[in-house]
Amino acid sequence: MTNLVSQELYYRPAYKPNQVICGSGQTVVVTGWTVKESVAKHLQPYEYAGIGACYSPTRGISLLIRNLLANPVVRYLVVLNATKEDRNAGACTCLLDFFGNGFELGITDTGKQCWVIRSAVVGYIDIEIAADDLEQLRASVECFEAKTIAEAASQVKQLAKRERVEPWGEPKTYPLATVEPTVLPGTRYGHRIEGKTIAETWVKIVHRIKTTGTIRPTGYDGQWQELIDLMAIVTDEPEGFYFPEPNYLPCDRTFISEYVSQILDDAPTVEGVKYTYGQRLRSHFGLDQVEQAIGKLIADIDSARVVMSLWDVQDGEANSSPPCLNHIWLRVIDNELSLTATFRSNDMFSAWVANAMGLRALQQHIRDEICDRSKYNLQMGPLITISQSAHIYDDCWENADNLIANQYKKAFQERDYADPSGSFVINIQDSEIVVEHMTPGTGEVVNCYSGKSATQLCRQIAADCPALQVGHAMYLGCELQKAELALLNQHYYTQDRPLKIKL
Ligand SMILES: O=c1ccn([C@H]2C[C@H](O)[C@@H](COP(=O)(O)O)O2)c(=O)[nH]1
Repeated sequence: MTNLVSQELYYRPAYKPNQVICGSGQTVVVTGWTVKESVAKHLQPYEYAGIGACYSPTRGISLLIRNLLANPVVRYLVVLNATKEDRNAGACTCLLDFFGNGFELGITDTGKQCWVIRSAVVGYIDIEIAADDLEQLRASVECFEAKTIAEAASQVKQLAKRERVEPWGEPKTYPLATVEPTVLPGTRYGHRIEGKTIAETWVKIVHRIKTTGTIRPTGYDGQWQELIDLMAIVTDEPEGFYFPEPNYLPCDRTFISEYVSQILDDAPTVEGVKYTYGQRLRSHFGLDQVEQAIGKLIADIDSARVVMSLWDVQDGEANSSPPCLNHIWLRVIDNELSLTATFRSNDMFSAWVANAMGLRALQQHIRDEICDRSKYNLQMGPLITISQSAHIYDDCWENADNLIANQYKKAFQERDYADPSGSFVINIQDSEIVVEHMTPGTGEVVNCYSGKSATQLCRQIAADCPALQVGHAMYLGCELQKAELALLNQHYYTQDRPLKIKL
């Protein structure tokens, strides 16, 4: 049958064509969060037009609708709304609501005009698409919901038996607004970002990637802005999580309570559902790695061997869907339990906050279990994530810019002025600038510099203390220059005070 069908009848996605399995039928299958291949394997290409995922109601539905409008040959839509992830994301429900309830004029999070789907789930369609065309699409495409892979496959087979109908109109495409960010120069490999809470750290991460990340093609028909090896250190996330008011994070408490169980708890393997991190940790390798880690630390609290692995060497093989979170390492230092997690690939705008909260819940669980079962009364140490490809997808650039405009200044000011590299006291003594370097806590003097030239002193201090915080180093440069001017012109110099002219 397939050989008889001319290539012209094949579904041609105008957007993200490599993310869709194409056939020559009249039904598009939207698989939500279920792996599309697990549906495709039950079907023949003449039975469907296209099979593809839809993860997000604000980012995915609009592209899908553009593709449907470009392919009026499609007369049926089967929406597989099967998994917990689908319930959490709401994209399938929202898509069904577009066909069932329609849409109205509204605005996006970034304040742009758009069509908002009439649904309990927030979902957007680009304003560039004409409302009449959307109405015609709703009237011309029949929509079905399936709850299992088998149900979806059998529905598609039923529809394929129907007589082929004419396309409902002419193919239409619409302009797609794109934004090309300006990229500032910056280090390519290895970045350190620290914040007190996950929320604060996230704003700083988004700012760093958006300003200095390299623009590269993604594996998903688009672009992303990327930094390599970004280490984020969250020092003081409170138990139960900090959610800002109003909440500018890409997830809320309800989502996180569901998500935490995907990291903490084992889950049975289900066809079409990607691994869960809980399953990799608790059972995939034939033992419970979380229990093993707790046991190891109780037996040797100073151990540097407490590793949990999520990467399976089989993940390197084709056709698998390899986990993004690969490695977790625990360490107790000064009675504090720190957790370091390594991701091979991390969507820093949409996924990192949930990833970080899930890991923080795991860290809390391990701390609590150690305290319950042993003599150790550990404190929560920092949560550290190392994201090897730390990226922001192009369809989030505008939201990212908005976040930076609204939140970055505040997040930046939240830094405390106690540089762990120490502090410096500057005086003028015997016609020389004298700089004492002191420890941050008790103020013990650890080094002393003297000279007449601010530039020389700056060079020496920079060479000796390369980890000084940027703001601190700039402050020191200004103070030293003031001291040099005072020395030259015989003015009075007092650190942190304006120069006083000698009359
Ligand atoms: O816990 C997760 C799971 C997925 N991703 C993101 C990273 C990538 O953007 C994408 C996975 O794509 P692949 O690298 O698997 O193709 O999802 C995360 O950030 N965190």
